Amino acid sequence: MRTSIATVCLSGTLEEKMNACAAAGFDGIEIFEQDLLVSPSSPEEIRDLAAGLGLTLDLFQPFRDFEGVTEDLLAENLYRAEAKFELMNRLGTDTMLVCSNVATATIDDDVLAAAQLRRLGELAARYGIRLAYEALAWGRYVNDFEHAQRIVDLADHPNVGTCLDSFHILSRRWDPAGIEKIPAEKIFFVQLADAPELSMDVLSWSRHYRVFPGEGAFDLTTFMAHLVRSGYDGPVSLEIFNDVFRQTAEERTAVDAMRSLIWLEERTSVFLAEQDAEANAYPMKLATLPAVAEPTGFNFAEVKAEETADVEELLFQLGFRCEGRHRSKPVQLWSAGSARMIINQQQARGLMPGISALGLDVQDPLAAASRAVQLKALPVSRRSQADEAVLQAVSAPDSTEIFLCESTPDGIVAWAEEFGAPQETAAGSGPDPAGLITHIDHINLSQPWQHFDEAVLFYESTLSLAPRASQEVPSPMGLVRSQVMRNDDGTVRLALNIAPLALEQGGPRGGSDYPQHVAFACTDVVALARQAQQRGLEFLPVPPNYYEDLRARFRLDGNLLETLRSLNLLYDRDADGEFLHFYTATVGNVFFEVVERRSGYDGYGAPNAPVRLAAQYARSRSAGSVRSAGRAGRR
Ligand SMILES: O=C(O)c1ccc(O)c(O)c1
Ligand SMILES: [Mg+2]
Repeated sequence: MRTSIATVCLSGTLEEKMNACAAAGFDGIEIFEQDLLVSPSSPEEIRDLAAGLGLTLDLFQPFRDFEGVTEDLLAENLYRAEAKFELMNRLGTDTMLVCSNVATATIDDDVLAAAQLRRLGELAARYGIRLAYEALAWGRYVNDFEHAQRIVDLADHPNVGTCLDSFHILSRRWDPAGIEKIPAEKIFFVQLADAPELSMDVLSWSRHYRVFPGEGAFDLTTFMAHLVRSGYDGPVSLEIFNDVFRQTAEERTAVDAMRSLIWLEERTSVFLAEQDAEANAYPMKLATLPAVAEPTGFNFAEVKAEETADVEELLFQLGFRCEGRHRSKPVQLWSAGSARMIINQQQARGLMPGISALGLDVQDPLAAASRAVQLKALPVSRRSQADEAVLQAVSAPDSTEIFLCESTPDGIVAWAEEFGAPQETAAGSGPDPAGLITHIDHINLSQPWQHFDEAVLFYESTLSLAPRASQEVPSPMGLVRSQVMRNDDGTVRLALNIAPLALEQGGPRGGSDYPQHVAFACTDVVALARQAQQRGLEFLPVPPNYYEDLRARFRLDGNLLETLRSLNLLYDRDADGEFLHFYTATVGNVFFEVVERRSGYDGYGAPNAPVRLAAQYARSRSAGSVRSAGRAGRR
């Protein structure tokens, strides 16, 4: 599959955009006219730059409001077009996108529109240029790709063909199956865009909210399958108008874009192999990736910090014990049940405690890492001694390191042998007296708002975690969007939260400075909370108003309510079961949660999230802002 991307997707100058597209591995680009117009480079220089970067210039666009007009206006439009054809000859681009008329069309007549396009085709032919006619979803008379195709058929000129854009087709809910009926040689160009489900006028939706395939709600796999079956074998190009991508670093956006296409290509290939007997016979050849099963559990989570005493103390109070220090590095292993926590002081100068890595159990670490790297994840290199386990790891978009570990059904992990014997630490080393904690239930990672879609795509495409319906949680610092990514049986659950900006309010900075947490599952949260209380754990305080509301909502009996209140426990219930949980105070940028799931409760206590966020906010303000502490700590 030939990959391409429109320059309008990215921030920066035309030259910067082209460099980013080449670095991300695209075969070609669509030149958006505006980008050339404002560039100091001549068309010849852009042509040479593209050649030097190994990029083909697949399309020049857009040419607007051409057809369905009066004779006078047609003459104007042909004049305008000819100037662009000359420009395209200088650029060395042979395909021009012609959008269906949205503004100046006055005549609703397919025969006339076709005749006018034919005249444009005759003119284009003299310059060796092909016209790809695209039905914009908001075109005045032509807004349906099959309608555009009828006009192309009527125009009946070898230089007049069609441009298919998944946004215009799927946003209007036109059936993409019709693509299979278009002769392949008449499909001159294909653009792909995804979009979230929003109800708004289609033009605003298109100009501001398009996202890369896999980041929205459109079924692009089926769309692609129809395209492949049509026999089309030209460029498959991303055309994403998105307010955020236009202002974020272009190299990074280009990688996100490439990842989305590689993943779509794979899914299409798998889909066609399942559906069609002769899937390999289509002209378009689709690459695949190493298939990997979804991860089967958390192997560990890691907190990195210069000063680790606070984290050690929290873990001790929760019943973890220190299993020892690494034999060659300033790293400790703490465990409770099969929950393993690494405390890492390597390269941690000036760092507040924060989640820096997590390990996932996978069937085949090498295959999983290879898949992730083919999806443009950056491999992580950690120095290790010759006799130490070589761990596969990649960096997630928020720079959390994701380790791909050999599954350990027996609970024995090879790398743990590199740690010495259990020993006394500053906090002590008492074992969890009742063995209440069983495993890591979920990990909550905050994401910079501008990279949220990228993160969701990353975890889904590289690790086969599936997104659940997202939620919005009100907090004093803003509305926090929360997106759970998980495996099927719930043994791996990542909650991605958008970190509010919060600068104006003196809260923590967005991104990785925003508190993140690890939640541990336990068999008896009340007993564990009592033990932790005796060991001096600082709980996140829960306001009395919350318990008033609990009583009203759930008719909880007085004893239970009193127990919850005295231990700062939170409670939720759904059709399946009950959920009891508590949070520790935050140290640096990390805190812990302990949860007890009773009889099949599968959520995360969503109604309690605003209570937690408000309590953390209040605490960070009264304890002197986390922000200033964070700043000082980072220097
Ligand atoms: O929003 C637009 O005007 C516009 C322009 C060119 C395209 O290819 C497109 O899909 C939309
Ligand atoms: Mg388009």
